Amino acid sequence: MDHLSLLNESQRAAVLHTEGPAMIIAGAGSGKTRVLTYRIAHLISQGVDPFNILALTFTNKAAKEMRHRIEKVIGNEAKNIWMGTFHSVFSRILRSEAEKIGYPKSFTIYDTDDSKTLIRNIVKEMNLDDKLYKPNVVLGRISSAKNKLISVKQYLNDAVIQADDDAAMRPKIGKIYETYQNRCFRAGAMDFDDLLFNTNVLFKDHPDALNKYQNIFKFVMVDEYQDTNYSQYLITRKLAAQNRNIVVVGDDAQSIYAFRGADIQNILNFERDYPELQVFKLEQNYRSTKNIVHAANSVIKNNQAQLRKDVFTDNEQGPLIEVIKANSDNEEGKLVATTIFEEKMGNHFSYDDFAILYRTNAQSRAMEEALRRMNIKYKIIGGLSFYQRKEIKDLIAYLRLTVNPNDEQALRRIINYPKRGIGETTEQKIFVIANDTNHAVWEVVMNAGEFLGNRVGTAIEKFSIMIRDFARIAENSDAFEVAKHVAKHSGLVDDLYQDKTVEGLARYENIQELLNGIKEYVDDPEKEDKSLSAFLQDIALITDADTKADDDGEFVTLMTIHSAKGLEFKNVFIVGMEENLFPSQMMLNSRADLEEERRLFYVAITRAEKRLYLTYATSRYQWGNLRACEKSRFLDEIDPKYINFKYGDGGASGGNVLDRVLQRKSNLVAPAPRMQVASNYTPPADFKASDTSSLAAGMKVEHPKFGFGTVTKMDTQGNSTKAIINFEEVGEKTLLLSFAKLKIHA
Ligand SMILES: Nc1ncnc2c1ncn2[C@@H]1O[C@H](COP(=O)(O)OP(=O)(O)OP(=O)(O)O)[C@@H](O)[C@H]1O
Ligand SMILES: [Mg+2]
Repeated sequence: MDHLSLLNESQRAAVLHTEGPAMIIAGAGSGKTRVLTYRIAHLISQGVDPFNILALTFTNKAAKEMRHRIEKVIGNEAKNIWMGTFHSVFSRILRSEAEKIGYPKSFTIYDTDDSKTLIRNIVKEMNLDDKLYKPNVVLGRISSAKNKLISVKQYLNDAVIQADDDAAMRPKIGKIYETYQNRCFRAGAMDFDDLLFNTNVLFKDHPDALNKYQNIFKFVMVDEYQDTNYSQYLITRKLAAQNRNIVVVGDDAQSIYAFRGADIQNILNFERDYPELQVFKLEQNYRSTKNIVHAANSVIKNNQAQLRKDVFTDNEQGPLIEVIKANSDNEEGKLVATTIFEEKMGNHFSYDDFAILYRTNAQSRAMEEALRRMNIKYKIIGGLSFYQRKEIKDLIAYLRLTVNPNDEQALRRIINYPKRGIGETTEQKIFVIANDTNHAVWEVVMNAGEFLGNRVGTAIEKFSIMIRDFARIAENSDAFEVAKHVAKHSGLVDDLYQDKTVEGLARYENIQELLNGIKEYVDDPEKEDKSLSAFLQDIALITDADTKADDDGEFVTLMTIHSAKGLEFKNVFIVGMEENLFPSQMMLNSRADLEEERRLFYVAITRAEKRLYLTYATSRYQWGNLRACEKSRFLDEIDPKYINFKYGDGGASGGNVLDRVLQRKSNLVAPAPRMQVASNYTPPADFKASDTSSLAAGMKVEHPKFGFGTVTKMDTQGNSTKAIINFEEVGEKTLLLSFAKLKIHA
C-alpha cells in the first residue's frame, strides 16, 4: 500500500487499527492529524463506504484541508465522508430530524448578534436592569448551561446549579433562559449551542434516530479531542456506543479552551468508557527543528498537571530561537516587519511562510501599521482588522462627527449609540425632513424640537449640543485630549466598561488601544499638526491602503494563538512576550489558569517549522500612558541554550523609562514621506520660543523646524488661534498657536 509508506511505525500501527476504540494523545507535530487523514483513506481503500465515516475537526478549514488530502489518495469518493466541525455536521443531521423534536425542518440558526438582540429585548420586557443583565453576560451563562446539558427546567429547579452560576448576583438568569428558549422555539430558531444541545435531546428521546446514526457512522473520529466540551463528548459517546469504533486524537498539553467549557476530563472519561481501549504513542515530531522541539519541551515541563511525553525529532538542529527586545510596541512592530522583509529577500521565502501570533486581538494594531508602512500584504484570521472593529468604528464616528457635523454616515452610526431614546423611525424622519425642507441633516438635528415636537426633539437636541461641545474642545486641544474626552463623555467607554465578559473586556481594551495610538500620534515629534482632523485624515489614509483579506497572492498571516491551533508555518513570530500580556493578567490568579496559559505558549511555539522569533517591548502604551513592561516569565522557562538574544535599535542600554522614551523618540522613523519637510534650516542651540499672544500679520518669526517666515494672516475662532505663516524654505504653513514654538523677530 503506497500511502502507508509515508508513515512511521507507530503511525502506521494506528492507521491499521481499524476495529475498536483507540486513543492517540501525543505531542504537537507528531502526525496526529496525519494519522486521522491516512486512516480514513486506508479505511476507504479497504472497501469501507465513505458515507459510514464521521470525522470531526475543530475548524471548517481543518476539515477542508483533510478532505483535500484524502482526495489526493483516494479520489472523488472523499467527498462523501461526513466531515466537519461538530456544529456543521450536527446541524446537517438536525435538518432531517428536527420535526421529531418539534422544530421545523427549515429551522433558522441564530448567530451571536441575533441572540444578543433577543436577550436585550427580553431584559427590557422584564423591566430588568440592563446594566446588570448585559446581553453578553446573559448569553454566556445560557451558553455554558447548554454546554453542560443543563435544560431550562433543571436550571430553574436546581439550587446547586444556580449557586454555581452565582445566581445571587443575577437571580433572573434562569427566567431569561426560559423566555429565551421559548422565543427561539416559537421562531423556529436554534442558536449555536442549541445545535449540540438538541442533538443530545434527539438522541436521548428518540432511540430510533440514535440507532439510525449509530448504523450510519460505523467509524467515528475526533481531532483535537482535548478541546471538546461535555455536550460534544456525550454525542460521540452515544454514536459510538454500538460499534465502539471510535478513534480520538489530541494533546493534553494543547488544551486551551477551558474558558469555553472544554474539559480535559473527557480524555479520562474516554479511558473509563472503553476499557478495551488501544493507546498509541507518537513521539517523533516531523514539523519543527530540534531547537524548537527542545524549547517547547522545556516550557511545558513547568506544568504540574501534564501527562509526561517525550517528543523528539530527527529534523535538523536549525537556527537558535531569536528573542528580540524592542523599546516600544511600535518598534516591536517595526522589527517584526523588517525581519520578515529581510528574511523573505535573503532566504527566498514567500510571505505565506510567515505568521505573527499574539495573545489578544488588540495587539494587531502595531503590527498592522508596521506591515502597511513596509507595504507587506497581510491577512488577519479570525478577527476583524483593528479599524474594522465595531467599537473602533463607533468612536471614530464620534470623532468624525466632531470634526464635520455634516458627516451623515457617522451620524447614523451613533445618533442612538449608546442608547439615548432616538428610535429608528425618528432617525428616518430626520433624513426625510432634511430632504423635504431642503435643510442640512445637521440643521434638522440641531433644531429637532421645532421639527419633531418636544419629547424626542429634546433628546436629539441634547445629542447635538454634546457633539458641538466636543467640537469646541477640538478647537483648543490636541487629538488625544479630544478623543479621550469624547470616549468618556459620549458614554461609549461607560457602555463597554459595564460588560465584564472576555469579549466585552476585549472591546474596552480596543478603545484604550485606539487612544494609545492617538497618544503616540500626538507625542510623535515628526507630526507638526496634532489636531483631531489631521489625525483622522492620517488614519483614513491608512485604512484606504488596507490590503484586502481575500486578495490573491502571498500574505503574512496574523492571528491569535487560539486560532492557530493545528496549523503550521515555516517562520513564526510570537509577539508581546510580556508579563500581564502573556501570561495574561486575567490568568494569574490560580495555578490552573497559569498552566492553561503555558499550554497556550506551547501551542504557539510548536506552530513553527524552521524559525521562531519571540519579541517583547520594554514600554507599551496602555490606558493612554507609556508604561514600562517586564519581559514574560515564559521567556525564562526556555532553556537558554536554544536562544539567541537580539535587541532593537536602542534597547541594549537599559536605563530608566524616561531614557527609553527619549531614545525611542530619537529612533522613530519618519512615518510618511508627505510629513517630511525639505528644510536645510537647523535651529540655533539657544532657540527659545517667544510669548505669541501679541503675534500679528506681518511679523517675522523663526520656527525650530521650518526656519524663518512671515505671518500672513491670523485666524481666531473661539479660543483657538491659528497663524498662517509663509516660510522662506518650506512655503505656507498653518500652525495652531497653542502648540507651535515660535520665536518672534520683529
Ligand atoms: N511520517 C511522516 N513523514 C513525513 N512527514 C510527516 C510524518 N508525520 C507527520 N508529518 C508531517 O509533520 C507535520 C505535523 O503533522 P500533523 O499536523 O499531523 O501533527 P499533529 O500531531 O496533528 O500536530 P498538532 O498537535 O499541532 O495538531 C505535517 O506537516 C505532517 O505532514
Ligand atoms: Mg493536528
